[in-house]
Amino acid sequence: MKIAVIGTGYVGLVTGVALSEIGNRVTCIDVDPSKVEKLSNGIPTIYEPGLEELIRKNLESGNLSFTAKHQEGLSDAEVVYIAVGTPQRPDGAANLDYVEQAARDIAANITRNVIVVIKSTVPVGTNFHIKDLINKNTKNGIQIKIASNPEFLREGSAVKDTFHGDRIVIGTEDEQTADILAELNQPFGAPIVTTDISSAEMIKYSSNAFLATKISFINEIANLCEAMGANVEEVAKGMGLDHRIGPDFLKAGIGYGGSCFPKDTNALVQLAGNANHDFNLLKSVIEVNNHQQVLLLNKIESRFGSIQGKRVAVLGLAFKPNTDDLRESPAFVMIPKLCAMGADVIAYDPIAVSNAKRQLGTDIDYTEDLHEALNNADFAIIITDWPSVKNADLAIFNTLMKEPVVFDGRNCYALDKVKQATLEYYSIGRPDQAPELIG
Ligand SMILES: NC(=O)C1=CN([C@@H]2O[C@H](COP(=O)(O)OP(=O)(O)OC[C@H]3O[C@@H](n4cnc5c(N)ncnc54)[C@H](O)[C@@H]3O)[C@@H](O)[C@H]2O)C=CC1
Ligand SMILES: O=C(O)[C@H]1O[C@H](OP(=O)(O)OP(=O)(O)OC[C@H]2O[C@@H](n3ccc(=O)[nH]c3=O)[C@H](O)[C@@H]2O)[C@H](O)[C@@H](O)[C@@H]1O
Repeated sequence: MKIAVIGTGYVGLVTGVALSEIGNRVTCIDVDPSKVEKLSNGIPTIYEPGLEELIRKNLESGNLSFTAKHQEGLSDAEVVYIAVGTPQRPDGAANLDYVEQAARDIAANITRNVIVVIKSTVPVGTNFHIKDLINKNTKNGIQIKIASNPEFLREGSAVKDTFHGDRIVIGTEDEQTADILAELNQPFGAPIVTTDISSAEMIKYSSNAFLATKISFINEIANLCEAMGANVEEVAKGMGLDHRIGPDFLKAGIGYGGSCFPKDTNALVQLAGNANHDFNLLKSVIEVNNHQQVLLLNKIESRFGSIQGKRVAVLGLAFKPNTDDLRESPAFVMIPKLCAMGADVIAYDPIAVSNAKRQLGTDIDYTEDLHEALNNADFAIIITDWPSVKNADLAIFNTLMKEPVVFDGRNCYALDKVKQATLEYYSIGRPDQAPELIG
């Protein structure tokens, strides 16, 4: 099929590349000409394992192209995907400005009755609104069909998730559109759930809200474990073996970040409020997460009192490993607070440093070298469980730092290893290895 994808961010780029890989002719459109130029030359604009090879392969075969001109991609498309951002407004609601602009771009440039598929995460009712917006603005009486096809990929494993997903959700108003999209998606091999449009929109928010709930739940249990002398890792293992609970998303830590859980949980609370429903459970999930992100600061304050002038190695800037995405990363909550407390911060990340410099400025030091970060530091804080940090020889904390004091927001190390390495170690929901406990 001839497909146009509007937006080449994490979702649009991976979607467009994957649709070209399964044999469609795909034009990816982005308003940012610098992204288009890079992508047209086979250079990925995001860090995503496996993506570069697929971009290059499909550019070469002619199945994939990139453009900054909407008309080029839209004039002969049969199916058009909208995959632009839906960031959070100050009141928590989803900002639909980009989706509405994409709708106007579609209306101005299509030349036939296309199917418009909304992949962006949008509040219930948005698909109908966008359909009306397009149909009111098309030329020559063209009328589109609309479909909701929410995306469930995770950053850092986006390609794998696309080709080995758990399900594909397709919400439509009619069977014929559902059949066309089911056939288009069939090569991805995942079970296809066809449903009405509002339910499809709701499945996306409910899935993210549920996963965020699991994380906040285990973080609350972790905090209880600390108070009661239990170990949250053992508790999560024991819980997760029950197939009704499952082992995933039970990793306690510094709280969830990223471009979606924070904004989508807030958007669902707003959406519920609009329907006069007070979503208390989800409000608590958000509150627990906000608290979790600064929990380590309390531990740091009780250990040191003042940290004025202390050299702090912040290990990890990305909101999770294998991505250079910094959106809503706990690092961005912690670093300004550490600076306000007078600490001298050096931040380590293997791939996100240049992105971080643009956002955090140059008041702190940055490095892509773990050893340089630890060198002469008074204490270290682990924010992201990068393999380089997780698999590090624990001796480096002793050999490089002034004192081997580590606050671990990701529970990276087994407690017996920590003991062997004689670290002063504070983690989440586990019996801390304070000095008196160290052999
Ligand atoms: N990032 C993720 O892992 C996931 C994101 N989502 C959802 O997918 C949507 C997109 O998210 P991301 O890919 O992260 O966004 P992003 O912000 O990385 O990318 C959006 C892209 O759209 C482009 N754009 C904006 N308006 C445009 C227009 N009118 N025409 C052409 N290009 C335009 C921007 O220049 C940008 O490159 C959001 O609704 C998000 O909630 C869903 C699942 C996973
Ligand atoms: O809508 C979206 O954007 C996407 O949001 C998440 O994907 P993503 O944000 O890429 O990353 P996750 O792997 O889900 O992690 C999110 C955050 O939760 C944290 N997390 C995750 C799992 C866990 O057990 N504990 C935990 O603290 C991670 O460190 C990270 O900060 C969902 O997993 C995807 O299904 C969804 O498509």
